Amino acid sequence: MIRCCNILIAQKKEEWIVTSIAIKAEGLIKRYGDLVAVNGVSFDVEEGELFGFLGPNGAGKTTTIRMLTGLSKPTAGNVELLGLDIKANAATTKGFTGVVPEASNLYDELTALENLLFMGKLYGVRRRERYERAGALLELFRLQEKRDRPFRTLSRGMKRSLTIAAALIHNPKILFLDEPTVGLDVMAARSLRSAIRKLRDQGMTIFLTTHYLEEADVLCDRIAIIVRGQIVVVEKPEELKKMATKEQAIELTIRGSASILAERLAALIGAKPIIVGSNTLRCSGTANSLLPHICRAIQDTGAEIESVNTIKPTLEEAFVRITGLSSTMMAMEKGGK
Ligand SMILES: Nc1ncnc2c1ncn2[C@@H]1O[C@H](COP(=O)(O)OP(=O)(O)OP(=O)(O)O)[C@@H](O)[C@H]1O
Repeated sequence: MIRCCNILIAQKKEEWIVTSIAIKAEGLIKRYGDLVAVNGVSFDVEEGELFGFLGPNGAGKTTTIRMLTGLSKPTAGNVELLGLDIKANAATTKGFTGVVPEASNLYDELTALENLLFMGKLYGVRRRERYERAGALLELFRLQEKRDRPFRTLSRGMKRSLTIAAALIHNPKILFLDEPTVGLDVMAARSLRSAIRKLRDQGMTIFLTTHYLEEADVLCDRIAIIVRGQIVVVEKPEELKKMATKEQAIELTIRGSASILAERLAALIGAKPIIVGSNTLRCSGTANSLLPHICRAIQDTGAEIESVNTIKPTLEEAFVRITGLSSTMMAMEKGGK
C-alpha cells in the first residue's frame, strides 16, 4: 500500500484502486430476531476525517461500530476500509485499524508500559518499534509518570487513555472509538479530547460514537445522527446548527414568578414556553412572531422584565429538531447510561 498526494492506493487482489475514502458503509442491516438494530446504514468517511456517530441509547451506534470493525457480521450490507472489503481482507484491514471498545481490554496486573508492549507483540510490532511507540504514546496521553504502575491502580481517565494508546500501538490508519469519554470527569474528558484532536491533526481517520452533543460539536468534522437504527442526517456541526437557526429562542428573566407570564404567553403563542428557572422562561419561534406576543403578555400581566436574551441555537436544538426526539429525552441521554 502506498500513499501519493494524499490519495491512497491500495492493492486488492492484483488490481489497483484509488480512493480517499477511509470507511465506506453500504446498506448495513443488523437484525437480532425480530429487532432491526441497524436498518440500512450507509455513509462514507474521508481519509483524515474525525467522524462522529451520535445518537440516543439503543439507536444502533455500538452495533454499527462492531460491524465496521468486523466484530459482528452484518445481516446485510458491506463495509470497506481504505477501499478493501473487510470480509475478503480481514487480516489486512485489522492490521490498519485500531479499535477501542467501551470497556477496557487491558490487563489489571500489567503495568501501563507492559500492557502497551504486550498489545504491540499481539499486533506483530517489532521489539524496537514497540518500545518507541509505547514511549511516544505514553507521552501523548501524559502517562509517562504512570509507566510502571499496574493498570488497576490508574484513575478511570488514565485507564481510558491507556486503552486508546494500546489500540494505537501498531500505528493504525483508522481508529474506532466507542464512547471514549463516557463516565469521565470534566478534566479527564477534556484531556482525552485534546489527545484525540492531536491524532486527527496527525492525519489519522477517527470514527467516534458519542452521546455527548457538545463533544461531537467541538471534536468532529462531520456528524452522523442515528435514530432507531437509521441515519437521519450527516452534516458538519456548523450546518447542523444552521438547521436550527430558523427558530430562535428568546429568554426572559422577570422579577417574581415566571408562571403567570408563561401562562399568558402560552395562550397567545399557542405553544407552552419552557420555564428554565423560577423567574426565567424561554420561548421558541421567529423573532417576528414572538416579539409582539411577548410585549402583549408583559402588558397584560404587568410582569417586570429584568433581562431579555436571544439564545443562539445549540447543537442540542438542532438535534432535537432533526431527530424529533424531545428535549426531555435529550436531558436523559446527557445524563449518560
Ligand atoms: N447481542 C444483542 N442481542 C439482541 N439485541 C441486541 C444485541 N446488541 C444490541 N441489541 C439491541 O440493538 C439495539 C441497538 O443497540 P446498540 O448497543 O447498538 O445501541 P447504542 O446506540 O450503542 O446504544 P448505547 O448508547 O446505549 O450503547 C438495542 O435495542 C439493543 O438492545
